Amino acid sequence: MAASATPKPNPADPAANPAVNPAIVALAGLDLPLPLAVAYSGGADSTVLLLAAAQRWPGQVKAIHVHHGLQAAADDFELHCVQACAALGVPLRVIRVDAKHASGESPEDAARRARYTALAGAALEQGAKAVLLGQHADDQVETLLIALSRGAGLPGLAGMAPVFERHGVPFVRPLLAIGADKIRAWVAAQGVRVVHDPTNADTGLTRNRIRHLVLPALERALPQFRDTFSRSARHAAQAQSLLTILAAQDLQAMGGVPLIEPLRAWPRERQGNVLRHWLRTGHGESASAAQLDELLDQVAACATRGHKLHLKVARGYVDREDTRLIYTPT
Ligand SMILES: Nc1ncnc2c1ncn2[C@@H]1O[C@H](COP(=O)(O)OP(=O)(O)OP(=O)(O)O)[C@@H](O)[C@H]1O
Repeated sequence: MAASATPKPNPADPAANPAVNPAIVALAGLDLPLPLAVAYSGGADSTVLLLAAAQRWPGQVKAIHVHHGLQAAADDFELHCVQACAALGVPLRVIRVDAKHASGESPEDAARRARYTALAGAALEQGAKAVLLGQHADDQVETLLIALSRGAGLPGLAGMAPVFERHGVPFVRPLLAIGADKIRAWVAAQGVRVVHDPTNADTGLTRNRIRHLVLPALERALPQFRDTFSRSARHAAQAQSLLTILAAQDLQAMGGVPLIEPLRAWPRERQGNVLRHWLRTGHGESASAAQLDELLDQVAACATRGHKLHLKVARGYVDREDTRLIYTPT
C-alpha cells in the first residue's frame, strides 16, 4: 500500500458512520457532573457538541454564547444562537464582553482570555458544574504546530488539555479525538444550520495558514497525523506533569523560596525547572528562554555571599536577598 493511502473507514466504528453525530460517540463514555454548560459559538463544532450533549443529558444542558463585539457579524451569530437554542429547548445565556487587547497582547489572545472569564462567570451564575468546549483533533494539531513554530517547550508541546480548570470552573474538551472532516460531513449530511466565522479565512493569522495550507498537505503525506500528533502531545503532557511534581517538591524542600546554595547544587536543568515553577505558581509570570538562561548564569556566578543579582524577568525583577531569590513585580 502506498504511504499516502487514506485508511479505509471501519464500518464497526460508529464515529465513521456519517449518519451518527460524531460528538455523540465522544460523549457516550463521559461521566460528568450535571448540569453542564456548552460554550456555543454557533459554529459547526460547538453545534454538534450542543446537539449531542442535549441528547445525552436531556434537561441538564445549558448554552452560553459570548458576544465579542469585535466584528459586524457578531449580532448575527447571537441571533442564530438564540433561534437555534429556542428550537432545541436549551436555555441560552448570552454574555457581552469587551475584548480589547492590552499592549503586547494579540487580539486573538485577548478575545480568548475575555471568553474564558465570561464562560466561567456564566457557568457559576447558572450553577453549571462544568463547561464543554468544541475544540477537535484538527484544532489540537494546529495548536501543536503553532507551539513548534514558536520554539515552545514541553508545556506548549502538550497541546490543549482535555480537562482543565479556570476561575474555579472545570472545562472539558470532549471532541479532541475527532477530526474536523467528520464534523463537517455530519453537519452537511444533516443540513444542520451553523454560522461561518469570516475571520477563519484570514490567512494573515498563523492558525488559519496552518489550517488551509499545512493540514491538507499533512493529510496527503501522513494520513494518521491527527492520531500520532495527539499521542505525542499526550507524551509531552505526561512528561510535563512529572516535571511539575519535581519542581513543586524542590521548591517545598527549600521552604517555598529559591535558596542560592541548594539551587547551585542541582544540575542547571533542575534549577531552571524549579525557577520556572516558582515564577509561574508564586507570581503568575513566565520567563522567556533567554531570561531564564541569564538568570541561571547569574545563579551560577553567585559563588560568594556578596555577589549581587538583579535581573529583569517577565514583568518584574529577580533579586538576590542574602541567601535567597525574591521576585518584585514592576
Ligand atoms: N463566541 C463564543 N461563545 C461561546 N463559546 C465559544 C465562542 N467562540 C468559541 N467558543 C468555544 O470555544 C471553542 C473553540 O473556539 P474556536 O474559536 O477555536 O472555534 P470556533 O471556530 O468558534 O468553533 P465552532 O466551530 O464551534 O464555532 C468552540 O468550539 C466553542 O466551544
